[in-house]
Amino acid sequence: MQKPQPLNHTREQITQLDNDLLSLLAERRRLSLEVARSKEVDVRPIRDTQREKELLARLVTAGREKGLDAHYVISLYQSIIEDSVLNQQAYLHGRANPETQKQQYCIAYLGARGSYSYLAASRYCQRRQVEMLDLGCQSFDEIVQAVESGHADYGFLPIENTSSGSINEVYDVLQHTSLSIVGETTIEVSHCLLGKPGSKLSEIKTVYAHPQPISQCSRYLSQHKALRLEYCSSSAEAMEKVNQSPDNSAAAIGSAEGGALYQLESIESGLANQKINQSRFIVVARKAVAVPEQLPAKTTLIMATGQKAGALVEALLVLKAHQLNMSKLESRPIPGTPWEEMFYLDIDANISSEEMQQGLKQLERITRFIKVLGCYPCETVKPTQLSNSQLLIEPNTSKAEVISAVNPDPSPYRFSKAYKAQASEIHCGPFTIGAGHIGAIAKVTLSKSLLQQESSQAALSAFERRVKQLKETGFQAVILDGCQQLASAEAIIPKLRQTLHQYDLLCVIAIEQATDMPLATEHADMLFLTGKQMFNQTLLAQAGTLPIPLFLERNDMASYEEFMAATETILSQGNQQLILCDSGIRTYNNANLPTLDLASLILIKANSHLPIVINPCYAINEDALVLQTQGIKQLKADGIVLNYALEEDTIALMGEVVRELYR
Ligand SMILES: C=C(O[C@@H]1C=C(C(=O)O)C=C[C@H]1O)C(=O)O
Repeated sequence: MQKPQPLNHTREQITQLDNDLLSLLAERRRLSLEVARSKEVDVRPIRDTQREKELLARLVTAGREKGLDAHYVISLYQSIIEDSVLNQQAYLHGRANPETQKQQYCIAYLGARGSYSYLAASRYCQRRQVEMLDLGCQSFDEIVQAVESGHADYGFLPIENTSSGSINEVYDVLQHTSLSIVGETTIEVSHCLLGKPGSKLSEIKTVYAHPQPISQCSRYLSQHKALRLEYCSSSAEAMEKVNQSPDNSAAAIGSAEGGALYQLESIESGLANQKINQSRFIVVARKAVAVPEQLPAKTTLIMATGQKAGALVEALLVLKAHQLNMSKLESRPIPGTPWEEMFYLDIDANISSEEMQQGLKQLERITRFIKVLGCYPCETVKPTQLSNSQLLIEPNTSKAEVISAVNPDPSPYRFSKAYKAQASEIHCGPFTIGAGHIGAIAKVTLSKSLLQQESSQAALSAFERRVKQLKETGFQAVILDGCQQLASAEAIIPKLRQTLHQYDLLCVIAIEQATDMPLATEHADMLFLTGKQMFNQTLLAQAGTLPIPLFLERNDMASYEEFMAATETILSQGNQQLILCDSGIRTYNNANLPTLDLASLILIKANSHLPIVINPCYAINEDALVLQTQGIKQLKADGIVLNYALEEDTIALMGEVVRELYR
C-alpha cells in the first residue's frame, strides 16, 4: 500500500477546498439575488419548482458520475435552495417596503442573548443584512410594549413549536395589541445539555431550563431521573446560571450556538423527543407591510363568530367559496366572557388579492368581530422532492389504463367509494401513498446477529449500511419486524429509527401481538398491523384511535369481506390514515405458500378509496417477483412491500423489482 501523504498536508487541502466551497456558495447567493431583480421587473413568482426539479435531477446524475449518492446531493441542495428562495423573498419584500430599509433594527425578544428568540431575531436580521440592536425582555407583554412605545422596531414572539404545539400566551397577547404581524421565521431548535467546559454528564446534578425545552425533552429527562430540574424564565437565564455556578454540577438546556455566548459546551445533543423540532416566530411592528404578489403570503386574522350552531362552519365555508386555504386554526377564550371563543386563522393568501378582499367582506357580515392581524411573506420553503422514478430511471409516461369499476358497491361503508369518492392519499413526512403516488416499502426482519449484539456499534453500523442500500434501491419506508424479540427494545429501537431517519426513510413497526402496541406507538412513524391481528377487534379499535398512519395486513385466511370489515373497525374509531396490505391467502395451489389474490386487488381498487400495497414475497419463488410486480402494477396497486432479510444479500433483486414498479 502506498504511504498516505502527511496528515497536515491533506488537512490543508481540505481547508482550502472548504474556502473555495464557501466562495462558490456566496457567489451562488449573489446570482440568486440577481435572479430576484429580474423577477421584480418581470413580476414573476419567486419560487419555480419546475426549475428546481430539473436542477436537482441534473445534479443527481452529475453527482452519481462523481461517486456522490443521490440522497447526499438532494439534501445539500434542498438547503441551498431554501436559502436562495428566502433571500430572494427578503430582497423583494424590502423593495416593496422601502421605509423598512434601515441600517439597523432594534428588536425586542424574550430572554437575553443566546435564547432561541435571540437566535431567530439574529437570523432574521442577517438575511436582511441589517445590524441588530437587541432588547431582551422578561415577558411577551413587555415585548409588545417595547414595540408599541417605539423603543423597538420589531418584536419577536414564538407562536408554535412542532413538538409542544401552540403557545397560548402569545395568542392572548395578540388579542389586545395594535401591532401588525409583518413577518414570520422558523428556526431549528436543537436542544443540547450545556455545561462548563470539560464537565461530564456524570457530574451534573441540576439542570436549568425554560419550561418549553423541558416539555420538549421530557423523554430524555425521564431517562435521567437523577437530574434535578430548576425552571427558568428563559434559556438565556438558564445558561447564565450555569456560567455563574461555582462547579461542574450544573447544566442548562439550550442551543449549542447560544451556549457558546456563555462559554458553555455541549455535553449531549439531540435531546428533543421529536427529530424535527422547530419553532415558528412571528414578527410584529407598528405598521403593516405590503407583500408583493410574487411572494407566497399568509394573512392572519382573529374573529369571534355568532353564538348560534354552525357559526364557525359558516365562516369556514366563506373561505371555501373563495378558495382560500386555511393553514391554521386556533381558538382562545375571550377574557370576561366565559365560554366564548376568539378564533385565530392563518390563511395562505395575500390580503390585497381579490379572493381575500371578497372573503373578508363576506366574513364581516357574518361575524361579531373580525380583525386582520397582518399579512406577511410565508417563510416555509417546502423542499422540492424528486419522484423515485426520477431518481432511478427516466420519467414514467406510460401509466396503465384506469380500471373501470367492477362490481360497484353502493354500501355506505367508510372504506367504500360510495362513502368517499376520491382516492385517499396518505401522508407521513416525505412519504405519500395513494391517489397515484406509488410506495416501495421494505420489510426487514431484525436479524439474530442484531439481537445478540444489539448495543454493539458493529451491529448498528451493519444496519446502517443496509439502510443506505435500501434508500438507494428506492424504498421510502422500512417495516421493522421482530422488534418484540429484542432484549432491550426500549434502547435499541430509537437508534434504529434515528438511522432510518438519517436516510429519510420512515420507521414502521410491525405489530405481531397486542403487547407490542405501547412501544411501537411511542417510536414508530407508522404501524404495520400484521395479518395475525386482523381479527383482533380490540387491537383494531385501539389502532383506530391513534393519530399515526397504519398498514393493515390481510390475514391469510380472511375473505375479502372480512378484510374490509376489519378496515371499518379501524376507520370508525377516527383514524382515516389506513393503507391495506395483501400478502396472499391460502388456496389449494400449495398448502404452505399463500397465493396472491389478484381478484381481491381488482375488487378493492374498484370499491375502495383506501390505498393498497401488495407483498408478493411469501407467495411465490423469487424468479417470478418481477413478473408478479408487473401484474400488480397493471392492476393499479398503490405500492409494494418486499421482505428483506438483513443478513441476506437480496438487494440486487429488490432493485430490479423496485425499478419495475416505477417503470
Ligand atoms: C434562483 C431562482 O429562484 C429560485 C431558487 C432556485 C435556486 O436557488 O436554484 C431555483 C428556482 C427558484 O425556486 C431561479 O428561478 O432560477
